[in-house]
Formats: sequence, structure tokens, C-alpha cells
Amino acid sequence: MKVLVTDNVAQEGIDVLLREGVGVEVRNKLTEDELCAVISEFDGIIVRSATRVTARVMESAPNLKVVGRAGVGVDNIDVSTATERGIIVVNAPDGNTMAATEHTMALMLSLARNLPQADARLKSGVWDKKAFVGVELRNKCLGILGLGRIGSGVARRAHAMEMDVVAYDPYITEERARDLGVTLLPLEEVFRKADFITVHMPLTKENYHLLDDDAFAKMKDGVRIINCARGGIVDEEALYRALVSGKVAGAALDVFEKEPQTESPLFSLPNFICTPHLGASTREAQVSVAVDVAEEVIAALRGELVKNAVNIPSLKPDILKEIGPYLGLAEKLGRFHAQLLAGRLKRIEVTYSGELARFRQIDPLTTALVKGLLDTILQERVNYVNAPVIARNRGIEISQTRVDRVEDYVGLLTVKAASSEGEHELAGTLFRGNDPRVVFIDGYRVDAVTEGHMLIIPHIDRPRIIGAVGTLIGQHDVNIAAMQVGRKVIGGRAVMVLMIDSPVPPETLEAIRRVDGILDVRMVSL
Ligand SMILES: NC(=O)C1=CN([C@@H]2O[C@H](COP(=O)(O)OP(=O)(O)OC[C@H]3O[C@@H](n4cnc5c(N)ncnc54)[C@H](O)[C@@H]3O)[C@@H](O)[C@H]2O)C=CC1
Ligand SMILES: O=C(O)C(=O)COP(=O)(O)O
Repeated sequence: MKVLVTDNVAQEGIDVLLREGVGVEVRNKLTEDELCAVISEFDGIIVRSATRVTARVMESAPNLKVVGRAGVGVDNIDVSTATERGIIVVNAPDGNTMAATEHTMALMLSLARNLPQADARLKSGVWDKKAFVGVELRNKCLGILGLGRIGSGVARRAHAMEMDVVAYDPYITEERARDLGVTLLPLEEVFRKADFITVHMPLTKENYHLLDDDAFAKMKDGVRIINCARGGIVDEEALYRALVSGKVAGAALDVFEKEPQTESPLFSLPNFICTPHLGASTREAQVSVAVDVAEEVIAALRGELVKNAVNIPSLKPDILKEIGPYLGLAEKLGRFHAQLLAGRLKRIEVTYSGELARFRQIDPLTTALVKGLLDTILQERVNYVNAPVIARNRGIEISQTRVDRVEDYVGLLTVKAASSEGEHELAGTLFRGNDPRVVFIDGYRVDAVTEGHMLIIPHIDRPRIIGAVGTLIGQHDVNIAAMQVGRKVIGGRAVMVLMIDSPVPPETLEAIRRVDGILDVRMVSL
């Protein structure tokens, strides 16, 4: 077995590979072309954030079985292509938490007291006390965006600095926040209250440029911004404008949308400080992530259980054969729920009926479901191995029941999910053993494929509702591919399911919601 190691991974990790008899080649700073040219002879590759493991790289790698990330973020790895090609992606999520936490505190203090600017001025021979009057952290409000491993560590340390800590993280429970002494608030309230805002979430499609012109406009005058998570979450051009106008008093970035970044306009601003993606760069963290990822890569190459697989379930082949066809359905039902439910998720109850009740192992199906649910947002780290742990840490109760008998279906997977705002129940089955369908939504019988976009519209069963909805959607040039209405009694509550060829804009959803007799509208993309 041979593993290619790039991006200055600590020697201690390389030693682990060598001790286990794995061949290692270290090649730093490879371009994509160079990587494509050499990758074919390797069974594994270990990277940090600088090497991009793209679809093209993987296509040039017929022997590649595992990609190891000596760190947390896997946004430089094309995980979906890896999954399609059966390549396991593993990361080392815990080893650099402290390093990034402490770096965030260092950035916050540096920002408050102008350390880098004062240091540079003094070294240029000027003793200037007046120019660098700072602010104290004590009694200031810190807004944490993303209260995960690093966000929690920052919260604890901010308390020691006597700061008031609020956070925005829609995926953790009130209990977890309370244990940390943090008040969870909607994003806009964090914007309104915070004197310092620090970002600690993964970059996803949803939060790209979360901090943009609009966001800065909603913040307190003189707010200070820190990003030690991922470039791209802060819109750097908008930040530049906000720093120039003084709306934002200061900002500290460790990460940039384009890296390496050596010539940003931000660099010319006196109230901007930065580091070159140093969050994880402590001796301790680098040893820890290198050793952890090396052990995981070895396990993956040997076909053993991997703890931190980002993409692949570890299942025995005979169990996989039995439950495999239902795994996709379970994950899709999770995704469906994630988009249907509003509020903070509290409970998931899964009922396995018919043939499903007789399967030897059903836990992986529940895990796939929970993964689908959490993964809609936490795509970078929710995997089949850690999904139950993440759910547990977030205080989400999960129960599973087997029921032998079921009418009409060979196997039925029913999932009830409850949040602080209410609950929904979905049930799905496989038609002809391989065609996943959603067959019940909140007790109404439907038949929805688990692909593409759909609108779920609970309403009162009365004339002029379906037509009104169709007209509104048609006005926006969205084609309706299929429509079904499930109802229990004439004139009572009903649910409309519209399969649509493209997403509907938010204004149209609002317009539909305003139609008399419509109770709600949710867009679900699977
Ligand atoms: N600068 C550096 O060198 C380092 C950067 N990082 C980055 O820091 C970030 C956080 O890492 P961890 O704390 O280990 O991850 P984590 O997964 O433990 O925490 C992320 C938190 O963000 C929340 N979240 C996800 N999407 C969100 C959204 N749209 N809005 C609000 N909250 C959201 C999640 O619920 C979770 O609690 C990651 O992007 C990671 O790649 C991590 C280590 C070093
Ligand atoms: O672990 C992470 O997510 C990081 O951002 C650390 O990046 P690095 O390994 O220092 O290139």
C-alpha cells in the first residue's frame, strides 16, 4: 500500500504509516496537473487545506481507496465524487479544536487592542500611544455563529473574559446552549446585539456570503468581526466597504475565499488584521491531527471500521445486501423532514413495518435517516458513523420500533419528527423492491418520488385553491410535472403535493401562503 502525503502533515503521522508498513511519499505544493500525473500509483492520499482533491484528481486515481484530511474542513475535497467512486474520505475532527479556539481568542484580543498595528508601528521606530487606544472585552456582547466544537470553546473562554455570550446555531438544542451559558438567538438578533461577531460554522451552499452588505447593515455600529472558520462565509468585498465606512470598526480574518491570498484590498486598511490560515497551526494540533488521520487511513486501507468517515457507512456485506435498498429511502426521508419541519428538532420516532421489522439490523437505516436530516446543513461532517452521536449531543431523542404487520406494503418506513414548533410524519416504501416513494405525509396518502423539487401545501379542501396555486406558480414560469391531493374528509384539512421542474422563488411561496385556505407551504428538494 502506498500513501501520498501533501501540505506539511506532521512527521508523527507519517511515522505511524511507516511503522505499519505503508509506503509513504511526501510531495508538497503539487498543482492539480502534477497531482493528476502522480496519483495513479497511490492507494491513499493525506492532505490539509491547500491541496484540492477534485473530481479530475480522483478520475486519475484508479487505485485510490481513501482520502485523509489532517484537520476538520473537507471543502477542498470533492466528497460526492469520492462517494460515487467508493473512495472513503476521513478527517481528524477533534485534534485542532483547541488550536482554532485559542487562535480565535488571540484574534479577538489583537483586534480589541490593535496589537499587530502597534507592533508594526513601534518596529518602524515610532512610539505612538494615542493611535492605538483599544476597547475592553469585559461587558461586551460576543455573538458566536456556529456553536460546535470550536464555537463552544470560544464561548467558555469568552465567559472568562466576562463577556456576555449569544449565539446563532439552528442545529443545537437550547439545553446544550444553556449548559454553555449561551443564549441562542435568531441570526438577526445576534447581529443587533453583538459587539464582536465570530464565525465557527462550516462553509455550505446555504451560508456562502452569510456576512454580506445586508448583514453588516443590520449589525451594531462599530461591531468587530472575526472569521477563523472558512473563507467565503464573509463577503470580503462587503467587509471592505463596511470597514471603510466605519460601520465595522475592525475585522480579523484567518481564512479567505481564495487561498493563498496575498493581495487583498483589505490589506490596505488600518482596521483590518489577518493571519494566513493559522487556526490549526500549533505543534500540538498538528501532531494530533496527523496521527489521528494516519490511523484512520490505515483502518480504511485494511477495510476496518473507520470512526471519522465523512462519506461511507461501514457495514458487513450480508447486512448491506438486506437493508441496502432501503438506505437511500431512509436518507431521503430524513432530508424531507429537515425541509418540512420548522424550529428546533427534538425527537425522531422511526417505525419499521412489514419486511423491515424482520431485518437483522435496522440501526444503519435509522442512522441513514438521521444523517439525511442533519446532513442537509452539516454536510461536511455528518456521516454514518457520527450521525447518532451528533444527534445525541444535540439532545435529539431517537426511538425505533418494529411492527410486523402492515397493510398494502411489503415494507413501510414511518418517521415522525417533532420540533419546538410542531411535528410531521412521513412514510416511505420501495415499489417493486427498488423504487423509493413517499406514500404518506401527515397521514394523507400520496405517491411522491424521492427526486427533484416539490411543494407541500396543507390547505382546507374547498374550491378555488388548487387553481389559485397553479396560476401563481405558472406566472413564474415554473412547470408543474405532477400534482396530488390527499384528504381524509370532504371540506376538511388536505395536503397538496406538487412536483415542480425547478425551484419556486421565495416571493411566490409567500404569495401562495397568502391564498385564503392555504395553511402553509414548504418547498422540498431531494
Ligand atoms: N482556521 C483554521 O485553521 C480552522 C478552521 N476550522 C473550521 O472551523 C469551523 C468549525 O469547526 P468545528 O467547530 O470543529 O465544527 P463543528 O461541526 O463542531 O461546529 C460547527 C457548528 O456550526 C453549526 N452550523 C452549521 N451550519 C450553520 C449555519 N448555517 N448557521 C449557524 N450554525 C451553523 C453546526 O450546528 C455546528 O454546531 C469549520 O469550518 C472548520 O473547517 C477548524 C479548525 C481549524
Ligand atoms: O481543520 C481545518 O478545517 C482547517 O482549516 C485547518 O487547515 P490546515 O490544516 O491548517 O490547512
